[in-house]
Amino acid sequence: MPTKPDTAASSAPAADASETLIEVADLQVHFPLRGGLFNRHAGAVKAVDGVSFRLRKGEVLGLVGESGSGKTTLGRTLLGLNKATGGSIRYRGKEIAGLREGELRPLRRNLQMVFQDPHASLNPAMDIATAVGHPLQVHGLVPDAAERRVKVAETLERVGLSPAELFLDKFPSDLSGGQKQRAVMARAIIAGPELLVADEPISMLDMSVRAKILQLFLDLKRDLDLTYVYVTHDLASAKFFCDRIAIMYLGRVVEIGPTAEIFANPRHPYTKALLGAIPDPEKVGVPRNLPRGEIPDAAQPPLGCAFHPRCPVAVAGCGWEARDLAALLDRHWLAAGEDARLTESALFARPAELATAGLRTVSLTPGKGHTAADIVELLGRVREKTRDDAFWRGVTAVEARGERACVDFAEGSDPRLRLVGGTADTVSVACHLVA
Ligand SMILES: Nc1ncnc2c1ncn2[C@@H]1O[C@H](COP(=O)(O)OP(=O)(O)OP(=O)(O)O)[C@@H](O)[C@H]1O
Repeated sequence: MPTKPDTAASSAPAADASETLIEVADLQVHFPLRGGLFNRHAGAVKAVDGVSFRLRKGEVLGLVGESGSGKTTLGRTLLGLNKATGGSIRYRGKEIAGLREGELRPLRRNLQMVFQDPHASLNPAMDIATAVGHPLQVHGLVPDAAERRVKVAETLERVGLSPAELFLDKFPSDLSGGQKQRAVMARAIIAGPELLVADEPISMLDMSVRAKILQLFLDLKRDLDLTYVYVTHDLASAKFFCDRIAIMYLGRVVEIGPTAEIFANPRHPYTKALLGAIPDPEKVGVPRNLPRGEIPDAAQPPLGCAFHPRCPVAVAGCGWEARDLAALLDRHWLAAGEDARLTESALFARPAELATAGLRTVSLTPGKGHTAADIVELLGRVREKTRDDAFWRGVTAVEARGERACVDFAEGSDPRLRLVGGTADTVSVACHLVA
């Protein structure tokens, strides 16, 4: 992906620091998990969990993170396509988080979405003139069909579907992927919106057209005074496209700041890991270097900092808990082999004791024929072999207490997003290690 062109850079000052378009405060979007017959509310997936930021008019804000970090849910919630379960979204000062569908409808003209899949975004049975003109019709902006066709033709020209006469009566199946996404963009801008949320708008397109579509977004922004939220897992395109970037992890923003500053001086360990994992175009096939493990279950997020189980530099106060011991033992057995797993796991009578979320002391029942001292001895050996693992920084005691073996963890806390750095490069980071 090329670096950001001058046209975009010159439009950056239009992002008037004093003019706020959207202000999000402590936003939460939790999806209830359906339990069984007798347990109807089995918790919730915390897709967005306490997000706050300000979107300035004229800027491009990137929401970046791995799959499941809550980017799409956040983008959709800004437009009322998902309901907020808590917190606030102010659009030009007006609260829109709790609005009903009927109250939201007039706002939809101003707040539009471009989805990832242009094929799915267009009704295959609707010609391009009707599809692109649809917002003008539903908002009653241009009731006359002939006038609407003229306006659609102008808009198609603007998005590069030119000459428009060639496209007006075509159907989506007649268009290439890039042309379809241009038609989707025409539909998104035709009613004169202020904000576009673009959710991975190029990820399903051929490599050859991706840069052109992003350039079109930038041209439209400059010409039509638009503001964008760009949802992506691809930092390379975010670098090209965004004025500011919010790095998301498990429903939280862990770092937010100007794109150049995030790339030049990443502060959060997760941001550093993501930047380190950007594929090098010179080295095709080199594995991505993301931190160990998967993104945890958003229904049962880790204690303290949600990133701590994967964080190479985590410290005592990051929120270590019983589940981290289970993960450590799994890593140990992966290295030690299947025989070691079989004999050593027999020391634990109830493996579920290692799986309980949120426990700062894990109390382990020895398996048949074993004692608490055997478990303590095993953990001592594992510690020797994994002494560099960040996990041990959080352990304050491993000892037998009566019949059981106990592991205590240091008290942890959840780092909140805090401002760091100077005024020009203002960055906020949620990490205990970043002061
Ligand atoms: N409608 C829903 N009902 C239940 N859970 C949902 C729903 N939508 C999203 N989730 C869950 O919320 C979490 C965040 O999902 P979301 O799609 O917002 O993440 P994302 O960062 O956009 O991921 P991706 O890049 O894969 O789209 C995930 O755990 C997901 O499974």
